[in-house]
Amino acid sequence: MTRDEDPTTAIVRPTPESEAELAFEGALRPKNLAEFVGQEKVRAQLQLLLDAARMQNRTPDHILLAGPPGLGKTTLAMIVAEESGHPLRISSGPAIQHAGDLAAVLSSLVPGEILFIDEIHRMARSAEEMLYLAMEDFRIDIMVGKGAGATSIPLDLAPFTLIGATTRSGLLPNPLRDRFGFTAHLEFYETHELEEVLVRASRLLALEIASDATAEIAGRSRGTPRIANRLLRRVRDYALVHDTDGLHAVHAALELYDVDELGLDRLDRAVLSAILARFDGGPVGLNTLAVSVGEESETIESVVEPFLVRVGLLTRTPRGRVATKAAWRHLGMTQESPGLFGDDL
Ligand SMILES: Nc1ncnc2c1ncn2[C@@H]1O[C@H](COP(=O)(O)OP(=O)(O)OP(=O)(O)O)[C@@H](O)[C@H]1O
Repeated sequence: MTRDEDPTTAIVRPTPESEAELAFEGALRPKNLAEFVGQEKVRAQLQLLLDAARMQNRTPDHILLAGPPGLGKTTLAMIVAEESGHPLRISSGPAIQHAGDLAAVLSSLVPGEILFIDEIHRMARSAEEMLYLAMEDFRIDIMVGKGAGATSIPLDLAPFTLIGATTRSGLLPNPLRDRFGFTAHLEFYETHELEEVLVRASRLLALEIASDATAEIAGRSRGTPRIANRLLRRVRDYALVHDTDGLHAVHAALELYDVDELGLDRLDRAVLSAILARFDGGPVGLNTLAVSVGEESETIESVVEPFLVRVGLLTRTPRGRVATKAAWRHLGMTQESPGLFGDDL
């Protein structure tokens, strides 16, 4: 089963699926650093970087935002643009498949513009190389012609700030990583921070929601604001359709969408279940695991694993992924009866 075929996974997974979801996300995005909940250290670091640039009347240093999806990378890029008073240009690694694609974007930037490249680790290698010079000297060399007659024409760029976002900073080549003046590693949010996100979202959506219900949603949101907001929306739908509210609506809605008490969804459980039932708890290699649950390795590595590791259900070892004792307990399986839920996959 792939992510696209699974409507319930699509709902709680952090990829925007529809116009409505995007509009919903946009409406809830914090507009400045003061509204941005949690990530205190990163906020303070960004504030300093912005203040220093303002005082010296120059563009802020290039910024790399690393971390799992839905933790606020795009939001932070928008905030940096807002707070520095410069326009924001949004692009993404997969859209930059040739150096020419990047040259077109870079050469049209206005002075001070913030260029946000999401999934920067997926940019073409030739574009990456062009970016080195652009980041360092605000200059690119454009190749004209081919073979022996090829010449390179230097082109000066307007000073800009690059904000790169990546779920896999390990895939970035060192020369690129080194050219960012500041790298922020976004961490999963604590439950009380997600409660704050939800209280803010309820206020913006004019929803009345009891604090025990907010706490329950927060505890099941995989440490991720985007998921918290989406679950809030599902609970609101449930409460509306079934004319109910409070904790009852939360429990019923989350059960309907297969979100368990730790916040794991069907894909998380499928991955764990595969490791336990098919590989006796591991170790198992990433690719083998991905094939056995019918998912992309990249999704397993950048979306599923970080949270399973964080809640202590999975460890990564040099020999592969290993489920912890807590994972056996969470899925109600024992090593003596590994096949018990094997057919659930
Ligand atoms: N710190 C925060 N405080 C309040 N809301 C937040 C915070 N971080 C994220 N959000 C909410 O979560 C949603 C997702 O955030 P965002 O799109 O910035 O994540 P992302 O890290 O860029 O994800 P992806 O890597 O998938 O693009 C936003 O709509 C925003 O409303």
